[in-house]
Amino acid sequence: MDQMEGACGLLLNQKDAIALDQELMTSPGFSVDQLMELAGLSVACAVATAFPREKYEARPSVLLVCGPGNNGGDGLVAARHLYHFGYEAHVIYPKPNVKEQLFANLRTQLEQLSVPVEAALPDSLDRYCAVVDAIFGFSFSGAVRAPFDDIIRRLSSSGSPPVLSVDIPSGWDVEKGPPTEGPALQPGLLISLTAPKMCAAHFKGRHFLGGRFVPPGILEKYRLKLPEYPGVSQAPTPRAR
Ligand SMILES: NC(=O)C1=CN([C@@H]2O[C@H](COP(=O)(O)OP(=O)(O)OC[C@H]3O[C@@H](n4cnc5c(N)ncnc54)[C@H](O)[C@@H]3O)[C@@H](O)[C@H]2O)[C@@H](O)CC1
Ligand SMILES: [K+]
Repeated sequence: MDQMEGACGLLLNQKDAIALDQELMTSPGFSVDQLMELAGLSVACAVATAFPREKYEARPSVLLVCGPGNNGGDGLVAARHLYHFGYEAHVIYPKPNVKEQLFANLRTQLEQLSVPVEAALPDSLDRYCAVVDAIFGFSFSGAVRAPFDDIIRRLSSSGSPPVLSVDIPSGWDVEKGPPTEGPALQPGLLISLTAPKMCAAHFKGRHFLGGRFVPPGILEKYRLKLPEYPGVSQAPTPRAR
């Protein structure tokens, strides 16, 4: 597929998104833990920007739906930061990664904050000010398999609270965008991590950029023109520079 130009330079195709991720771990030598921590922090900052704590009388509740891969890991990290930002975080994690110590650690960190981590969506989503969709990221392909098909159907219904998708709206093709068959998630908010992927061209809501860790050499190589991050922001709105 042809590459496309966006506000941040070239929109990444799936192959380049995966290659860039690998390159961050080999060339500057970032560990997955480091990248995931900064990605999850930027997700929590986007939530706090879009749903400011002070707008709510009681502690606002955020539901974080986490998938089986690293996109889900970003959600687990975001839940911890949201707790520290004064939100009530509630995690749904139907297919936990039980092989890697990183994920066991993230779960222990949530347990120690008494952040609930459960397997199934609650019957009602009414109490949440927002849902974080951390189900699938740039490695998603094909048709959504159970149990995430039903979850995405619920989050796509009109009764769902506003959804903020992490990196890719779950169920969307990383390059072509929303699925042509079955329920299509239409998040009101999207945070692209590192840089927007091609599917972001189909997104019409409020857009954030996160993952403030890309060195200039990698920006040049992938022809990215990321905005100057203002001040200490971890989740600005992308604009061309
Ligand atoms: N450099 C970066 O850009 C960074 C990326 N991170 C995150 O890592 C994500 C990519 O993580 P991963 O490569 O682990 O992959 P994903 O989290 O995108 O998903 C992979 C998982 O989804 C499952 N899956 C794929 N297609 C499916 C389908 N049709 N139905 C059901 N299950 C399906 C796979 O079996 C696998 O378990 C990014 O999108 C981003 O959120 C961050 O953690 C760190 C920094
Ligand atoms: K997602």
